[in-house]
Amino acid sequence: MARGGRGGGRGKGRGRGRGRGGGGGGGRDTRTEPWSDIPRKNELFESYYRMGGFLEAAEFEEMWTALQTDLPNSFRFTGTKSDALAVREIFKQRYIPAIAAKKFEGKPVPPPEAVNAFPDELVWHMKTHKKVIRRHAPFADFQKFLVAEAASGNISRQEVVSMIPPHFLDVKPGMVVLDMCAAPGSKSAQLAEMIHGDEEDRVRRAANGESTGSGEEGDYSDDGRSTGLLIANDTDYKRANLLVHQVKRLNFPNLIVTQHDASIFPSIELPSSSQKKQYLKYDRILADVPCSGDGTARKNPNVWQKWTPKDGLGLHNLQLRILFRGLQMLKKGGRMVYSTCSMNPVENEAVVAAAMEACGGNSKVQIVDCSNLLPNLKRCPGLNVWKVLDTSQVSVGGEKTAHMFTSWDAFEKARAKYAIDEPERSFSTKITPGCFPPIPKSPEERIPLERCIRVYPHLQDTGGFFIAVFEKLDDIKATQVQNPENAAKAQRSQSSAAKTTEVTFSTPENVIESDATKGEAEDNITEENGATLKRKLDDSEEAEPPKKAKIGGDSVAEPTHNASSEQTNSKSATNGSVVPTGGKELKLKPENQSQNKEYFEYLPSDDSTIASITDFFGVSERFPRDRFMVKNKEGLSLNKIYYTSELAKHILQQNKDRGMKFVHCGVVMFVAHKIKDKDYTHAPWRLQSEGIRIIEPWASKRIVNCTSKDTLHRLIVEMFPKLPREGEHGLGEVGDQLQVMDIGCCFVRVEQDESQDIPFRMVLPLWRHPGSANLMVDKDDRKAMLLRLFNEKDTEIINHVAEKAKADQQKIDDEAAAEAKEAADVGDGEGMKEDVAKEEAGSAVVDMDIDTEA
Ligand SMILES: C[S@@+](CC[C@H](N)C(=O)[O-])C[C@H]1O[C@@H](n2cnc3c(N)ncnc32)[C@H](O)[C@@H]1O
Repeated sequence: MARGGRGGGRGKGRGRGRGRGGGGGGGRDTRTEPWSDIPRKNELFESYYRMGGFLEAAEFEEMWTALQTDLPNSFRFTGTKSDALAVREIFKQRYIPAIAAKKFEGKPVPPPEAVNAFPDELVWHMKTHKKVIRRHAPFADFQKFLVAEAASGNISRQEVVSMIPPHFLDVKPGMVVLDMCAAPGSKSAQLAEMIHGDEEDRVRRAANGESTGSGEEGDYSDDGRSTGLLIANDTDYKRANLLVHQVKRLNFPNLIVTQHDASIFPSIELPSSSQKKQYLKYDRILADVPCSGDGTARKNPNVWQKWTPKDGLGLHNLQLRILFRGLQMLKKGGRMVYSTCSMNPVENEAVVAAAMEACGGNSKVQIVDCSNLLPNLKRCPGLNVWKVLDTSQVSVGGEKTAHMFTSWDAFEKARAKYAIDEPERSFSTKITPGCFPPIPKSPEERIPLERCIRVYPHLQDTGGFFIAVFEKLDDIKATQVQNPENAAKAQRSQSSAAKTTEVTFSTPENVIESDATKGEAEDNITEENGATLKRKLDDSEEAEPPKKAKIGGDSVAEPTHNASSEQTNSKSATNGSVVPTGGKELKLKPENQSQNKEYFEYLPSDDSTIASITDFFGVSERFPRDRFMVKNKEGLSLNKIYYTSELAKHILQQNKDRGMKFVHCGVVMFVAHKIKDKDYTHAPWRLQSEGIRIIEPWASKRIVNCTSKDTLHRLIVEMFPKLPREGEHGLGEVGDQLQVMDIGCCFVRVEQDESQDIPFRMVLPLWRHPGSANLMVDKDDRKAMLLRLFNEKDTEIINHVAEKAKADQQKIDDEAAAEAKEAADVGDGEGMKEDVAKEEAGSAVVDMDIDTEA
């Protein structure tokens, strides 16, 4: 991933998303009080997890205690493995011993520790509170390093549990991957790294005429480049923008960002030589769905302040539809991961079971046993038995009563009873049969929910998380799709034998009424055994045929559980977007591309501008010329030229007017410079840090090798150091090479060199000016490089042009002031002189802008 030349302008994605985009307890943190003042207490929340039978009593106490403590800070080293390991080494050697030697308030501070659930010590967490790290001098260096490396994209500050799902997806370079709910993009970044693999080494080998390796390690058949693709999607406009901002930093040409409702994600058309339309199917899909987020209670006070069972109940149906749509779009043999940061089975195992039923069961889709993956990850098995909690109220503002149901039957009975006894009492309309444990017809049909993965906070000091991994065994045809209600109806005979219970307790006092079903409870205690528990349905209910929606090429049967009349025309509101689930035909509305946020116009392979640029840099004929595009209508203005992978190009072109909302694709590779001076006309294009590593292996001209760390230091510290055509200069071997080079942009190559402590290879863009040279790297990135490579944190960056411009400006001001004074003394010419001074000052500023490219 580290394509930006290691510190060479990877963009400034400093924003961070919060919450789970679900609108539940784990939604955006909008608190005004300090977090420490917020009581970590919520009786309903606690009662549900305490009474729900999720954990043995002693373990529950451990879990609950952990949930009430602050979450350790965590981060991971990002980029290609070799680069990530190199930055990790700097961190380990420089900062760990320094921190281990420090004390805070007289006590030793535990240094950051590698999280051993993940391989290669690439994930770390630190239990010391952020406040201590930020405010106390001994940690300042470490903090500076974290901030600089996060800004450069070498470190991602991500929650430990959030890093798990991509590891279970088992992505290989060359795979086509969809991240259905991707914003703010931390998992997309992991997926992109996996698709990318060790592409850069392979491309260099390919460019040198060596073998690129075998297909077993992934598909690098595009001359060493990974043929894979990541589509990162989010329905929410603002979050999709945040996602674009984050993924732009990856400089990954095999990436498209879309903005669609994942539950009706459109089928993407592929170019086809036959009459029959071809649609994209995915090797891997991640559905990290919007959820109540109650597993984030350690960092999110909203959970303590606002948790209600309705959060999870309200999201179940949307989660189910997203998972089901994902399973439909998955290739046969493909793998899908469903994850939430909620511990609530209604959002987890219930969704998994309902989606599998809707697909046709174990013969179509199987839950993968992942015990051999991330073997050091401490985990608990998924649940086969759970209870559903709801609160009811008799009148608005009246006291709420909480009810815990073990089966759909118990819920139906209670509802029927209350309808007579207390007609004003209403229950959530979101409770459906699918919220309850499934009813297997036979042992073969039992869904092995224990293969799902529950990560609780106390296991390895993290947040709470849920993961289920699926493999698709067979195509899911719309006609084969079973409506879960049909499936459950078939269990009617078994259901009469099932014992059920409803437990209610008033809130907030949390008084438990053991006999809430008014006379029936004692006999009706369910055997809490996964295999024998039955989900029961109302006998009188007519099964509805599966609802069909046409999305592009796929006929989609919707897995809805419309058990109650209120739900038959359900609309799921998520983040303000309303998702229709009715039986209408849903087609992509053909739209003109102008309605997209971005234009993507590919240049013809014989485009004269591309020909002149590739000629200038001596780019091999093997580097594809037909993947360059511009992002403006009709490709009229050639200002920035982007590069994309071949598959990304095919998709953008084929779906141009099909109403797809593509909001980002492409890595900027060349930018036109605006200097009008005749000296520059032969070299009117700048290489960009973002795309430089993609093209550099194929270039044979304009290459400068920087072999000394001292020269590199000077190039980083000084902007526009003087470089006369002849004679003395202070730029070492780089200066020697540049003295004989024409004006224009070039590649500076710095190879990894252990003897000089250069930990990784770098490629940086440099502009050769008539009398100077300048790395096209901005000040922040220069500072990050100084810290990373030279452990220098306070070195000032000298900008010779800005200093000269400042001095010139001062001179102009002084002269203008003197003239003005003189004019005032003689009493005329004031306005004219002011204009002259402004004009001159203006020209100085223009010069500075031109030169200060980075
Ligand atoms: C848990 S967050 C995803 C976090 C993300 N995977 C990451 O690792 O950075 C859930 C996301 O789902 C998005 N979302 C909510 N409803 C959606 C829908 N119907 N389709 C697609 N995305 C949706 C939200 O905007 C939110 O960004």
